[in-house]
Amino acid sequence: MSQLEELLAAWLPRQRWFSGKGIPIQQIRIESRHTLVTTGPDGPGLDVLVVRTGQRGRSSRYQVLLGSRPPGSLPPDLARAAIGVCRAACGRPKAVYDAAHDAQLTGLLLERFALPAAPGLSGQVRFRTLPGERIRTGSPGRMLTGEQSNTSLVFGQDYVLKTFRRLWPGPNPDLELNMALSGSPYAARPCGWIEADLPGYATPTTLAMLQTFIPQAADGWVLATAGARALLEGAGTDRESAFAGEAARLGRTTARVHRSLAGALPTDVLSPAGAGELAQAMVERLATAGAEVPELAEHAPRVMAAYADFAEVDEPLPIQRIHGDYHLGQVVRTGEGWVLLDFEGEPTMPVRDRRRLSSPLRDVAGMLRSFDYAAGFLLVGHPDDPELEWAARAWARNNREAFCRGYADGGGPDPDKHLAVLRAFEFDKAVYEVLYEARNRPNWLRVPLESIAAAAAAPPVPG
Ligand SMILES: Nc1ncnc2c1ncn2[C@@H]1O[C@H](COP(=O)(O)OP(=O)(O)O)[C@@H](O)[C@H]1O
Ligand SMILES: O=P(O)(O)O[C@H]1O[C@H](CO)[C@@H](O[C@H]2O[C@H](CO)[C@@H](O)[C@H](O)[C@H]2O)[C@H](O)[C@H]1O
Repeated sequence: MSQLEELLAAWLPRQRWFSGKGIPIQQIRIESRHTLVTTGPDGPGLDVLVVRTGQRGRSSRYQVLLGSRPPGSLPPDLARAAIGVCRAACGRPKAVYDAAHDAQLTGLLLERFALPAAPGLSGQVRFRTLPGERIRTGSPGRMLTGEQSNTSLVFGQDYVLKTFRRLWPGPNPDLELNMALSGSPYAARPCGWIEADLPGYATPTTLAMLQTFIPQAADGWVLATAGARALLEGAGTDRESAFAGEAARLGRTTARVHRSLAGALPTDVLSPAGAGELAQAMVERLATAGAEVPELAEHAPRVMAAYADFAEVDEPLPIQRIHGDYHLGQVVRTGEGWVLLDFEGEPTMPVRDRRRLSSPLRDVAGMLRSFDYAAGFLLVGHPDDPELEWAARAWARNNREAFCRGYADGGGPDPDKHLAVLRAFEFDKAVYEVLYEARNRPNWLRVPLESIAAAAAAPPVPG
């Protein structure tokens, strides 16, 4: 193991976007390293590394934007981004750090889009822009600090560069689906991307996507939880319906996006064998989550029964490309309406699975879970307050109903007519969330667990 690999092995598990938390890194290897920016011997430099880790037989790839400066010259605002001092593998000793925090380097990164064939860039990493796109440079890239699975850099009011942290060989679905939606008022316009040839793969792998910045965009999760909080604090008169108009509008927008995706990309109908396989995959996901979170065990029989009902549904289920990880944090409200972001799918799932055609009702289920989440999240600090709990659950129910109504009005399959499908998808999403929370935000674990308990206690949907 090189010294730089040792430093990375200690640093990676502390990153929000590292998906293998809690499991020791047994192997680590820098699979490729390419220089993106150099500014002279004493200035900062930026290399893109593809780092391969091995944890209990599970191999993952991560993208690290490695900044380097002479030792002792790291400005104080970059101290929190430090990875360490590399003496051997870096030629001269260098302080190495996460370059996403370095506005000087990220600004130069944007310039690479304007000069895609700039000297010094290896042919194995390419900056691509869409035909006719003229990139406006000159702004530094400010890193977004939210709870992200990736790292996004905002350039003034112009662009967002989303750098994908966990890499899967091949095109990233976020880029693929945003390209398919190009021109839609419900998605941010893609302007370019960075791609690399990974050793052993013929198809280029997407490292980052450049999109137009959506100004004055209010985060859906923030808006919804503000509505729910106002309800819990007793503000307003029509408290239970707070946000319901927005939920209905979001439902309509979601249906329109699904229709655009179905128009631009392949579609199909799920065969009975396909439904059986899907149900089996859900059973396996439940087993994996149950092995890590024992509290799931008591609900497993009811959840399995819902999966069995799903496998036996005899109506033809249209399938297509979908968002795949749809929740309130993936939508923003502008003056004109809702815009959908982050079409990457569930970040821990292999890209090959995320690119499979799926029922758009999976996205509906994701958003319905999110309304439960908003209510459940606000109850976290208030245990044993039945009145509050009733009000929060009523808020979620109203918004769920409004979203479904809007979705059907917008031309999507009517969720009320597919209750068994929806129930299975909601359980599957909640099981995913249990694992996600156990690994990333243990304080939130009770939110999906309580939803599973409540849904498992509800009577089965009529067949
Ligand atoms: N094009 C954009 N314009 C404005 N804000 C954006 C844009 N893209 C992303 N964001 C902001 O960045 C956040 C994270 O982006 P997202 O694509 O969901 O990343 P991740 O996959 O890391 O969660 C979004 O919730 C939104 O607040
Ligand atoms: O990082 P991503 O946005 O791609 O998605 C991951 O993180 C989400 C949390 O940041 C997680 O979403 C879960 O929490 C949300 C509230 O923070 C809630 O709205 C969602 O309904 C709930 O699933 C998402 O599951 C995960 O993939």
